[in-house]
Amino acid sequence: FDRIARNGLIWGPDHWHENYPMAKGDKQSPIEINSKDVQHDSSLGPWHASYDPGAAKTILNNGRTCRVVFDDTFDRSVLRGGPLTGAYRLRQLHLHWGSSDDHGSEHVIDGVKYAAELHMVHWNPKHGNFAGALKQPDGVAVVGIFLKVSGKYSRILQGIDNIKTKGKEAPFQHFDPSILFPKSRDYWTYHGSFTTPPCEECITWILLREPIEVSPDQMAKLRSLSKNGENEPVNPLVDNWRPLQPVKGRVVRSSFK
Ligand SMILES: N/C(=N\S(N)(=O)=O)N1CCCC1
Ligand SMILES: [Zn+2]
Repeated sequence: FDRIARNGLIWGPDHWHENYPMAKGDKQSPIEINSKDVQHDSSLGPWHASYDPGAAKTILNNGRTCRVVFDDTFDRSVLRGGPLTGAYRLRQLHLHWGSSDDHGSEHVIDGVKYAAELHMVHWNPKHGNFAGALKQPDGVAVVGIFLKVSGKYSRILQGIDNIKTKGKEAPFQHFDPSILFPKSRDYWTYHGSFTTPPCEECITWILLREPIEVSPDQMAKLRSLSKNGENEPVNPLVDNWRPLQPVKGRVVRSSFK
């Protein structure tokens, strides 16, 4: 993240707590997952996503990430099962990535940093609306998918070409985000926070063990996005990941042995 004041992100991540006290809480994200400390929980069932491709609306460069938003005015695209109780509505997905393939993910697995990490943000409608869900420990569920770079092509996000600069938005319809899921449904889960201010501790994280593969040109497209608007100098949108946060005694559970 930028060292200068930008879009309300005052200074770097180490300063966020000065304006957003939750950023120094005991349940912050991301964290490193160390397999030796993970506890397999046989009661963790499979998670299920039933997404309606018609719910996809637009793709946007907000200067901090590339985001696809979905219609979440009713239970149209939902995630259920796994560690969750009830159906959580898909609201948006976005990514975090690095300036080179050897880093970029927010969560780190046994010391491994992936080139990027995709987040699918869902919220619990029992709390009325998204703003209300942010105030609840079971308010939000984020599925995290790691991206590794390989020759193999996977269409992660067509349409990135139309949102080169901050503020650019383009239609993004008839898109079923479940095409992004890897084969295996294995996951880790723990309780944490948003990785951007105000860093509310309302998230049940569901991190998929198997990364998906993207091609070098897909990564180049992501790295060609600019943090700045179209009439400003190009400022490459890269390294929009938050550094690791203390685990503070939390236990990460796995659905697999
Ligand atoms: N930080 C966030 N998601 S994340 N990186 O924690 O999944 N968000 C901020 C507003 C909505 C999503
Ligand atoms: Zn994110």
